[in-house]
Amino acid sequence: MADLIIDEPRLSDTSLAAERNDAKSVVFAGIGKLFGDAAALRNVDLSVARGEVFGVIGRSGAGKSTLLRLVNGLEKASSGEVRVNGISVGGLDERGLVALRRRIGMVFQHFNLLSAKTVRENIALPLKIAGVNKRDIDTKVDALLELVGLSAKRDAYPRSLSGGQKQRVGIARALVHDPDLLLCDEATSALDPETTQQILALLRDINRRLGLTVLLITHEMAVIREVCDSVAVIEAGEVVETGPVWRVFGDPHHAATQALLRTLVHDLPADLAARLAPVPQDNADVLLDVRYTGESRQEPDLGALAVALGALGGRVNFVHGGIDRIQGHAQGRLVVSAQLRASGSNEAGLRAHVEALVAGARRHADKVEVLGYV
Ligand SMILES: Nc1ncnc2c1ncn2[C@@H]1O[C@H](COP(=O)(O)OP(=O)(O)OP(=O)(O)O)[C@@H](O)[C@H]1O
Repeated sequence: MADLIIDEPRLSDTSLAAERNDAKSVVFAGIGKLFGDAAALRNVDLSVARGEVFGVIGRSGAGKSTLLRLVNGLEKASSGEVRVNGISVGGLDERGLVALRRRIGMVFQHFNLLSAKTVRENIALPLKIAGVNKRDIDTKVDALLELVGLSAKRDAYPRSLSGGQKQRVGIARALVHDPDLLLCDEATSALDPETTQQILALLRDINRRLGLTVLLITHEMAVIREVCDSVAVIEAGEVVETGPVWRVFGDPHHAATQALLRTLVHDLPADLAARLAPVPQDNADVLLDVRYTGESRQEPDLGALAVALGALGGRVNFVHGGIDRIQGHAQGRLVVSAQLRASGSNEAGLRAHVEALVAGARRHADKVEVLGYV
C-alpha cells in the first residue's frame, strides 16, 4: 500500500507552506530519466498551472508513469529538476519527501483498496495512522463520502462495489489530507465508458470545487477531451506536442498525436476510400477535406461554405464528419463533395475548377485539402 502516505511532518513544519503561492503547481525542467542505458524520458520541459487539469497522453512505454512518479519522488530524475509548489523534489530529504507527499493525493488504475476493510475504514485509514482523533476522522470521512456520492455505501466492503464505486473510494482516500495536487494514474482505464464519464465528471467537479490541481496520465484521447485543460503528448520519452486541449485537438501537428486522435476523428469511411480516384474525371465530384481548427473562435458557417461551393459549380454535399466543441472552440472535420463541370472539360480545365473550389472553401474554413475524386 505505497499509496497511503501516512508519515507525519505537517505542512506547516516545512518550507513548502511558503511556496504555495507559486503560480505553477508542477514544473519539469529539462528532465531526463535513464534506466541503465535506456532513456525513459528525454529533455522534458513542462509546467502545470495551479488549478488546472493537465493530461499527459502517450502510447504504452512512452514514459507517462515515470513522469508521474518523479512528481512524488518515487523516481529520481537523472538530469534536470522537478519542482512542486516551487520546491525541487530532488533536493528533499526523507522528511521533506514525506511532507511533500502529504500535499499530493494519488488515484490508481486498480483502486488499491484493502479488501478486509469497509469503505469508511479504507478512507479513514491514513487519518487513523496519522493520529487524527476519531471524531475528526468521522467528520472528514462523512464529508468525503458525500463529495464522491457514496454515503450509502459507507459500511460496504470493496468486493460488493462496482468498479466506479471503488474508484470513488480511491478518490475520497486520495483527498483525506486536503492535498493541493492530485495525481491520477490511468484512473479510468479499468472502467466501462459510462462509468468513465462519471468518474471524469467527479474529477472535474473536485477540481473546480476544491481548486485542486490535477495531473493525470492516460492513453485515451477521450479522457483528455472530457476533462483536461491542457495536454502534453509524449512519445518515446519526449514531449512532442503540448498546449490547450482545444488547440492540440483542432490542429494536431505530430504523427503521434494524430495517431492517438484517430479513434475520435471522422476518418474517411471505407466505402468512399475504396472509390476514391486520384485524378479528376468528367462528371465526377471532388472530395474536399474541410477542417475547422477552432483557432478563430468563430462558429463554422456551413451555409456560407455550401453557397460558395455551389456558386462555383453544381451539387454540394456534406458527406461525412462533424463539429465538436472543446473549451468553447468549435472544431472538426467535414468531408464535402462538390460536383465538377460537366463533360467536355479537359484535365487542365477540371484542375482549374478544383483549384477554384478549394480557394472558395478556404474562405470559410481553416484548412481545405483535396482528398480525391468519386
Ligand atoms: N524500473 C524500471 N526499470 C527499467 N526500465 C523501466 C522501469 N520503469 C520503466 N521503465 C522503462 O521506461 C520506459 C517508460 O516506461 P513507463 O512505465 O513510464 O511508460 P508508460 O508510458 O507509463 O507505459 P504504460 O502506459 O504501458 O504504463 C519503458 O521502456 C519501460 O520499460
